[in-house]
Amino acid sequence: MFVKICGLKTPTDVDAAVRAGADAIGFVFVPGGPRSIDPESVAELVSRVPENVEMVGVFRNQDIDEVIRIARAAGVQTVQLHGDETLADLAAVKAAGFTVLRAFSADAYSKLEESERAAWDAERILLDAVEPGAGVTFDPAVLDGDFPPGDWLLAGGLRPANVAELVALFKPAGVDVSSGVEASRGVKDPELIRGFVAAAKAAHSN
Ligand SMILES: O=C(O)c1ccccc1N[C@@H]1O[C@H](COP(=O)(O)O)[C@@H](O)[C@H]1O
Repeated sequence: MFVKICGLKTPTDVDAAVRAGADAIGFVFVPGGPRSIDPESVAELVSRVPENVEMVGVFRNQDIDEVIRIARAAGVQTVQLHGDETLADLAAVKAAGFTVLRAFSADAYSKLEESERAAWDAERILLDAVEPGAGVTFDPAVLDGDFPPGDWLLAGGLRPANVAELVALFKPAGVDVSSGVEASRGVKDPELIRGFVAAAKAAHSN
């Protein structure tokens, strides 16, 4: 089970996620939120992250040239597009040398037109609730069993106590969490991070 811990802001957060065995860590470059961070601060955290841990920058409906500038300045390998970004945006981010993680609300994913769906399905997909980072799960009925074909990630309201149950239900290849490992909104709790990674790694999706 691939595990991403998102919304990290401090050296303590990064150390906790790495020590817990996270496969990826996320930094929110969407301005104005409780987890927002600037690229310069992330660049200072890079030396704490082993090479085998993927660093992901999270963006939502931002100018794509600015996305690429921020991702470069921060030193992340992967760009998570968490809004209404287009296939042209995808092409620009990939041409700049970044891996892409494409996040959709489950509802938006279920309503994609066939040709667009086929194009996005070739990418790594993350399915989330409608409001990202709100700690809310989504109703599996929205998808009607129609999950992405590849190694997709599940997000939205995951916590140490429910991740095993939700992995068994949705059968994703990986999970992504933010709110569920926080002591208060925007403040990570190392013990919850440890518990989440352990529970996710022990969960079975088949
Ligand atoms: O976490 C945020 O603040 C955020 C802001 C804007 C876009 C995405 C954001 N986070 C993503 O939301 C889910 C986690 O949600 P939850 O809090 O665990 O329910 C995850 O994909 C984050 O990358």
